[in-house]
Amino acid sequence: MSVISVKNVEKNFKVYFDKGQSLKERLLFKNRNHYEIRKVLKGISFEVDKGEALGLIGENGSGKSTLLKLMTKIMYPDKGNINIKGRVSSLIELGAGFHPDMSGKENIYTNASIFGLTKKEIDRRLNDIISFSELEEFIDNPVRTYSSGMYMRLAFSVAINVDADVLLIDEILAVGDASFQSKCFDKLREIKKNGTTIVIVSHSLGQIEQICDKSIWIDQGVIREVGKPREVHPIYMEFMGEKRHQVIESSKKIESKNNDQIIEEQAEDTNEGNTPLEITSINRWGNKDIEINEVKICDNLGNEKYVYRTGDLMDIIIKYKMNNETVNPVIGIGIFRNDGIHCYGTNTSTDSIDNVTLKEEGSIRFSISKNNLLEGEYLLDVAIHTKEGFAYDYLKDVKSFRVYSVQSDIGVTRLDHEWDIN
Ligand SMILES: Nc1ncnc2c1ncn2[C@@H]1O[C@H](COP(=O)(O)OP(=O)(O)OP(=O)(O)O)[C@@H](O)[C@H]1O
Repeated sequence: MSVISVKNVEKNFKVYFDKGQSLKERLLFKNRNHYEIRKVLKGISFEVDKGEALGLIGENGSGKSTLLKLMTKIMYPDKGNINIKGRVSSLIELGAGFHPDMSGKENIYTNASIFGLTKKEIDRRLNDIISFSELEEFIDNPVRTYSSGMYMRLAFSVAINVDADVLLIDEILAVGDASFQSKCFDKLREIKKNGTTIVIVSHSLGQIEQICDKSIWIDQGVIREVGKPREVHPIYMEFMGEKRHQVIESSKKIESKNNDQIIEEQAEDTNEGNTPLEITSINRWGNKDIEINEVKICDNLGNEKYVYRTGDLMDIIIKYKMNNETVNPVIGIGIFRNDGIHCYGTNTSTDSIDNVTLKEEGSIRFSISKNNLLEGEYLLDVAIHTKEGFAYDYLKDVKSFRVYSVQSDIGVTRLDHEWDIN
């Protein structure tokens, strides 16, 4: 039975332009349109059943909080309908609904009455609310003296004690300390079991996976994916990862363009205009008898990718050029997690591949049939060197990649294992 029904909801905001600070700007822009209409939600529809928990995910500004505010009726949609059956309780903005000069206890009364409880009902629950918040010592102090964590404890304790049929939570749980957070999650599981329907907005996919049956990914005001959290989150992570990768790559391009410009300027300064200067980087060394031209990390279809799942195939492709004849070069790779942990390293010599002969130009494929790394951000080193370790070309942190896991085991790598329980 659906308790929440959201149908074709659209929401627009007027965004006002600043006409400028100075008198000149104000005069110049006096005829400028004062605002534009920003479409924030562009036809959102979904249903949530009784006792179900839904997670709303999406990047900053995608419209999640707006949707939650429409559900609490703090604001109204421009088009579409939202129907919620029963009493709604919410934790939307930290401290919203609290009066700063009133004590914690007085605020419990005003806040709980907003959610529809009578004075008698609040009297009966007061001790439970205070004891859950663990704020006994401070409950008679004005809430303006509370820390953000204390605000959250009080707000959460009220919100879960008003016998709501629907509980709406916006990112608020992030404020509490770890032990209170885990207490909140236990409580959420309990009230969900008792039939409360929950909607949570969070950037912590782990938090959503702990409690939600369903996730909705909102992207620029539209629903991109709906489904089980562990099915939707990898797709979302992949999208976000690729997006982040593109940002990193384009900022690298700008940086290298700037470097080229500096080098050109230096060359002009030293009258060495026709001598191509070498870009030396602290991340690269070697005599370049063999030179690495390109490094790619590709998926099973040969597409260069940034995000992988634990267990996926990963191919590292190294393109090289021989500048001077060399004998028996050794090719190596190293994988580091972004906190510096050296996760894996090997080379052709360690793998007993002797007598490597390279052509004038060619490519080398290092194929990882099953990447067992666990969730995290990783950096790749690639090198070609002599057996004694003298580098022809060593590229440190040449590529980064991200791994996500749909299981929740922890550590650096998944060890192949079996359980045998009698
Ligand atoms: N009252 C408002 N007036 C004008 N624009 C608004 C208003 N409230 C939100 N917006 C805009 O609507 C868009 C969606 O905001 P919203 O807070 O819903 O996003 P969100 O997905 O919750 O983001 P975040 O993850 O950063 O909290 C943003 O571009 C925001 O600037």
